[in-house]
Parts: sequence; C-alpha cells; structure tokens
Amino acid sequence: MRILFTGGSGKAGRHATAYLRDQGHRVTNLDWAPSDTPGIAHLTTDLTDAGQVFNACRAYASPDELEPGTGVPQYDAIVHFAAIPAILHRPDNETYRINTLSTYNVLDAATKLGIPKVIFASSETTYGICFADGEVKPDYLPVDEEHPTVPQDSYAMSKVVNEVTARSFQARSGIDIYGLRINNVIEPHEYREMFPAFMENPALRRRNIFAYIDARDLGRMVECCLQTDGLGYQVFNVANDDLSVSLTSAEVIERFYPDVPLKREMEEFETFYSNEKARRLVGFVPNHSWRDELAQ
Ligand SMILES: NC(=O)c1ccc[n+]([C@@H]2O[C@H](COP(=O)([O-])OP(=O)(O)OC[C@H]3O[C@@H](n4cnc5c(N)ncnc54)[C@H](O)[C@@H]3O)[C@@H](O)[C@H]2O)c1
Ligand SMILES: O=C(O)[C@H]1O[C@@H](O)[C@H](O)[C@@H](O)[C@@H]1O
Repeated sequence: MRILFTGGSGKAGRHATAYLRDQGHRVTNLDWAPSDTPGIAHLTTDLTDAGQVFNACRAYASPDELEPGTGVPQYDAIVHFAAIPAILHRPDNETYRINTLSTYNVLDAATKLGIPKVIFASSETTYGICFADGEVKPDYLPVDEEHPTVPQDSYAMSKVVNEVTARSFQARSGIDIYGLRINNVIEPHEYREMFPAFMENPALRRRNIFAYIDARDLGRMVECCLQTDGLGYQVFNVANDDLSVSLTSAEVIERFYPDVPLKREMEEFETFYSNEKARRLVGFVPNHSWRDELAQ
C-alpha cells in the first residue's frame, strides 16, 4: 500500500514506519522534524497548516513516482501519529491547539480527497489517570474501551476531542477511521534502561495502569488495522499482554486497587489495559514481552 504517515520522525513513528516498510508498504513521512529512517520518503510539513496537509496528500513522494508518467498516485491510507506527545512540553493551550488542529486537517484532507482509511494515535491518557492531579484510579478493571474518558489535562483533552472529530468525519464520509488508545510506548533499548526500576518500585507504573506497549508491537497493530477494512469508526486500546511490573495481577490489585471493581477474573500476569477488542476485531497479537527482552 502507499501510506502517508505523520509523525514518523518521532519515538513511536520511527518504529512503526520501519515496521510498515518491512511489510512491503511505500511510506511517506510528514513531519516538521527531519527523519533518517532508510527507505522512508520524507516531506517537511507543518500539519497545523491545512494548505500544507492538502498539498502533501496529493504530492509525489519520491522521484521514481515520476517515471510511469501517469500523474500523482493516490494514498491508500493515512497513519496520523504527529502530536505534542504529552503535557509539559509546551504551554497547555499550544498542546491543545497543535494536536486538535493537526488532526482536524488530516481528517478533513483524507475525507475530501478520497483517501479511504485513517488510523490515528489517541492515548491511554484519555481515561484520565495518567496526567491527573494526584491519584485517580480506574472505575473498574480491566480498563476497556467502554471506560469513561473524562481527563483533566490539555493533552488528553486534545486526544478526546480528536476522537470526537474522527467520529464525525467518519459519519459524514463513511470511510474507515480507527483510533489507537496507545499505552506507554517502550523502545527495545528501554527495557534494560527502565524495567529494573519498575521491578524495584511498581508504583512507578501506577499512572500507566501498570501496562506498556512495545514500539514494534505498535507497528504490528497499525498493520493489523491497515489489513482490516469495513469497521467504520473504532477505538482500540493498544497494550502488550502482560503487566510492566513483576507482581502478579492479584498482587497489584491488593496493593494498589483494593476497592476497584473487577469486571471479570484476570489471568496471573494479565494487563489491566485490555487489548481484547484489538485481538477480536483486527487480529492483533503482540509479539514481545519485557520478560523475554530482559532474559536475552
Ligand atoms: N510515547 C508514548 O508513550 C505515547 C503513548 C500514547 C500515545 N502516544 C501518541 O503517539 C504519537 C507519537 O508519539 P511519540 O511518543 O512518538 O511522540 P514524538 O514527539 O516522539 O513524535 C511526534 C512527532 O510529531 C511531530 N509533530 C508534532 N506536531 C507536528 C505538526 N504540527 N506538524 C508536523 N509534525 C509534527 C514531531 O516533530 C515528532 O517527530 C503521538 O500522537 C502521541 O500523542 C504516544
Ligand atoms: O501519550 C501518552 O499517552 C503517553 O504520554 C507520555 O508522555 C507518557 O509518558 C506516557 O505514559 C503516556 O502513555
């Protein structure tokens, strides 16, 4: 497929673009920061500028696309990852402005230009736990896509708004738009750097509901979404199968969530950030675990 990927110069995007390239897709990265991923075309673009977004959607991606002499090819999908990825990087209103405007522009361009699928990065923070003032506990466990999304911070607010925007664009256009409520992204080198501290002090993972998502498995989830058509508007939690601490699920519940209702029985080390919907609807099967990474 010919894929337009936004935010491919960033942490998650670097891995996802490489994964998609390795699956045989032609990937063009739109980002205002440079990219050095081999085999990925790059177009420096400010996504808050609608003109640049519309133009990039209808532009050649690389010199070889000039050869057939048949004009600019159409993109098969947009994967939209570009964003200010948390609070505290920019003033709150700038995070909100950049994230909501960029996403509006991408969805507007995709639907008006006939691009049939958009996959966009939403966030675990929509559940209101990650960047809360003080401790907020989930309403129930495991957290699934039915859990309320009433966050208090501008970053998570921008992601909730983006989901609403996406739902409305989908209703008007009928294309497939899938939102990924991504948990905390872990790159391969971060297992050794970060996980020993999580074993020592599991409370470090409280704001992530003790979950995580391997950056390569996130690429796998994007591929699953590209391969699954016809679902209309959907949001999916994206996390690995196990917790990011060495305690069992029962031990974490006893220590951190004694009063939180359980929706169902949980397996011994099962994540509290349910990926059941992603498994069921797009066939997502994560391939990595911190246990294997640290054992190597
Ligand atoms: N890292 C995580 O743990 C995590 C978790 C959940 C969701 N997410 C979401 O996943 C996506 C990727 O996150 P990341 O950690 O790779 O962030 P990142 O900051 O490393 O990458 C984001 C990229 O987007 C680009 N960008 C931002 N605004 C832009 C604009 N207006 N125009 C052009 N380029 C722009 C940046 O230059 C950067 O390269 C984001 O949408 C983020 O909110 C990340
Ligand atoms: O976007 C998000 O949800 C992420 O933002 C990052 O900055 C946080 O460190 C991470 O825990 C969140 O998962």
